[in-house]
Amino acid sequence: MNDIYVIGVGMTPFGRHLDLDMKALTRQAVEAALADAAMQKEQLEAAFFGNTSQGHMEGQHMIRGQIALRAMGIGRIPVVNIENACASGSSAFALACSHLKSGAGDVALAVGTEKMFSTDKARMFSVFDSAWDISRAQEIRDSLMKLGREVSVPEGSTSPKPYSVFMDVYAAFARSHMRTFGTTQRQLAAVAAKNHNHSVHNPLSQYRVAYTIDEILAAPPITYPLTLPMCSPISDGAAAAILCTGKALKRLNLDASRAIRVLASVVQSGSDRDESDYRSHCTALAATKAYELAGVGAADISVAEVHDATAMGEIIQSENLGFCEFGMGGVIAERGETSIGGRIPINPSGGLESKGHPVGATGLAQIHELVTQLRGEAGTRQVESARLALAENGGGLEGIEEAVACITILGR
Ligand SMILES: CC(=O)CC(=O)SCCNC(=O)CCNC(=O)[C@H](O)C(C)(C)COP(=O)(O)OP(=O)(O)OC[C@H]1O[C@@H](n2cnc3c(N)ncnc32)[C@H](O)[C@@H]1OP(=O)(O)O
Repeated sequence: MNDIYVIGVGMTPFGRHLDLDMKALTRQAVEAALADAAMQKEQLEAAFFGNTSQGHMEGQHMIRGQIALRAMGIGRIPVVNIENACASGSSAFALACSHLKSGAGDVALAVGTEKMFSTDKARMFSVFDSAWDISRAQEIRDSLMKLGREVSVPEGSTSPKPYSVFMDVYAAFARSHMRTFGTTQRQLAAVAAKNHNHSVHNPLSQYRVAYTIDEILAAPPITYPLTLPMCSPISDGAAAAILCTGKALKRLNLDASRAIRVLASVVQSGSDRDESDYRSHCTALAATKAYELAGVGAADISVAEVHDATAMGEIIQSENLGFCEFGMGGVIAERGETSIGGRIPINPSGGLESKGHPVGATGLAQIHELVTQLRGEAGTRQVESARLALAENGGGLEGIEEAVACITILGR
């Protein structure tokens, strides 16, 4: 992987963009990435487009990438559409890397765009219902609910309003973790407070409101033990990255001092496993592979963007990534080790919980943040001396773990 670079990144602010369609959001992110790379759109040689829900929300089932890119004058290049649930953006990034590695071209665009917000909430939340094998829905639900057994759910700790089915999934993961390792609701709140406090410094974040741990605990309940600011919101947005080979860096006279090297890009599916076999979690296996490819270990990582679809997601994944022992994910957040300035800063962007989660764009927004950090251009949220960065982005659900695990390691 040593000869692949990210030369430009761009993203829209994440949030509710009822006034902007897919084409407009895509254009904003791609134009920002082109400007960042000091490149022209005519220099793009291939594009990989991540999106999940437009078929459901806008009736545009097919060729979404070609339609969005052609509207901004990008055509006559290979364009491939990628749907890999909430990991679609990182999957687009991985395919752009493979394309360049194969020698098929020297410059590739990875872009993810998603429009999710709707005033029709039931329809909006139903988008998530097919992010697992619907023919096994009952079986999967049953095995998930068993995970949360033996933890009593306090009265009034579930919202009467509709919400995404994934919040029940993460609540079951959380209750299982509480039962097995003694993780507390306060530790979940520490993760969420940390991420919301980071987002105050990110102008592209959907929410930029600081919270104390007690304020997170006192927020409206969604499904025990999750309260509202522990959950990722519904978001619209787009994010893009331009990748190139070392050869193109020289040929196109691009600014090598701002190029960030891709050390590993891994995509892996999950499989059935025993609940207590943590080491076989698909993210843990994908991380091992990525560390091997990059020739580094967890202790070498300076900063990470981790898939906190809820605060519980960050706890599980920080353990799978080897940033702490299994069971210690909540403890390290409570100790401040995952805050900016801590031992292993996680989600300096604000994470999905605060920056937002327009699912097809999320993985590329993680890359946007890490490239900004590695260049030393993150302003008041800069992680000091950031040299190696890791992004973890998960998608869908099969059995008791994600259907897709994507790990990217970048270096300066
Ligand atoms: C493997 C994987 O992990 C794959 C995945 O990624 S799965 C995750 C996919 N994404 C999801 O499932 C989405 C989850 N989110 C939800 O279900 C809902 O957004 C929610 C339950 C968190 C909130 O829904 P809701 O109760 O209808 O809240 P909503 O009406 O949007 O907002 C209420 C208020 O809270 C605010 N708010 C919403 N989310 C917020 C957040 N994360 N942080 C701070 N404030 C938030 C809103 O701005 C709003 O404020 P105002 O009243 O001042 O306008």
